[in-house]
Amino acid sequence: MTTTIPVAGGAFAPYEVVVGRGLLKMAGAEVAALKPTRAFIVSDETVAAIHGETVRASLEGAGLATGIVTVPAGEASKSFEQLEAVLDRLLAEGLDRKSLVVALGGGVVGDLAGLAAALFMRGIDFVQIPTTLLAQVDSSVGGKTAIDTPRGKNLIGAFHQPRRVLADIEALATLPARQVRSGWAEVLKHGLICDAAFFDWLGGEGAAGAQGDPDALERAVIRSVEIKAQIVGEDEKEAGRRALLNLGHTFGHALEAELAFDETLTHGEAVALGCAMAFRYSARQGLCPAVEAERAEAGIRAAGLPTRLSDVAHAFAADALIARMAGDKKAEGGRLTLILARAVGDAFTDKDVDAEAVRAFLIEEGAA
Ligand SMILES: NC(=O)c1ccc[n+]([C@@H]2O[C@H](COP(=O)([O-])OP(=O)(O)OC[C@H]3O[C@@H](n4cnc5c(N)ncnc54)[C@H](O)[C@@H]3O)[C@@H](O)[C@H]2O)c1
Ligand SMILES: O=C(O)C(=O)C[C@@H](O)[C@H](O)[C@H](O)COP(=O)(O)O
Ligand SMILES: [Zn+2]
Repeated sequence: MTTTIPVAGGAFAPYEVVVGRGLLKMAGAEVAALKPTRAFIVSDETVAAIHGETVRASLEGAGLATGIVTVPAGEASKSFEQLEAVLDRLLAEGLDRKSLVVALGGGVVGDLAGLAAALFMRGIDFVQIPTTLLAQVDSSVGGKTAIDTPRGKNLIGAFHQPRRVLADIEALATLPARQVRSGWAEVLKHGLICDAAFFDWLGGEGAAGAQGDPDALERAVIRSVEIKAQIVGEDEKEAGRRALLNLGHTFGHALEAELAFDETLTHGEAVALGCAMAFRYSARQGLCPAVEAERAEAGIRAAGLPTRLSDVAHAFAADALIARMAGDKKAEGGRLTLILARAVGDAFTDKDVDAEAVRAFLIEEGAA
């Protein structure tokens, strides 16, 4: 059985996210229905070794000319160097404007392949086949594509919506436990933003999902995609409400950049810690009851995710973090923007954050 969630808003061509089991084997029929001249897979070396042949065979079985280009697994592949390598391969393979890119992998592959598709001949179609929990619940939906630079996270990119998203729950069976928890962070984030009952379910009946239980995972993917689809449908380019999806990211991206995007923190772990910090900062500023910040932190920590700077083996400097936050894409005219909360399930955007208050908060949190 599959669940189909529409992503539609009028600002872009509508598409559907299909969630179910066995979808990798059905990729050929799904992609062939879009009638591309070719369907070229972009993946990473780890995912290609596990799932590449299933998808390639399915595409070929549906009569599609195909091929595959891989990048090394990991955040470092969201780079100009790998973007150029992928684009060069697409050119060398002779893809045309009616060819289609199949992004097979986690958020790194989806962001990189999506940006390559946005740039190739000024934009060709792409289909997302997310193989991490994080990519299924978040990065494959909504059309944000990007690479990092040493100056910051996702600073070079484009909005380019996929034509279809195929989220195969069975693909998650091979995902390492750390990566399941990392994706769970973005799931928790969706509850923290706008669905307190979902957040409580994730910490109760649904908690087995954080340990990889496929039924709980499927429900978590479906609810997350419903929430994200509704928000991006209203606000594709983050003019307003979409910024809520950035809860935990202003802190989280600053931490990732300070760590040079190494493996000390995954993106999901940085977001988990960033969400806990956003709630504590909200409580400190009198915007949210302390008990709600504790509720948020307890739910995150129960899933085995970090909630405190002291959970990370690195000495962060408050000024360096503030400088990173000032370079965040939400900052306007030098003013910091933060996504804050009134309670679990009730996030809001504050576009006029006092940098001195954040600095004092970071020092209280343990930054130097
Ligand atoms: N575009 C968006 O809206 C959006 C949203 C959230 C996150 N992101 C981005 O997504 C990236 C993080 O994505 P991620 O957490 O998926 O990391 P990832 O893509 O690096 O994947 C994590 C690891 O899991 C491996 N892997 C993937 N699927 C597997 C499978 N089925 N079995 C075994 N191993 C598998 C990968 O090879 C990699 O080593 C970050 O760069 C983040 O900025 C983008
Ligand atoms: O889709 C969105 O919008 C998000 O903010 C989702 C985030 O989880 C994701 O990490 C996104 O890539 C962050 O976007 P950015 O604009 O802060 O780079
Ligand atoms: Zn994120």
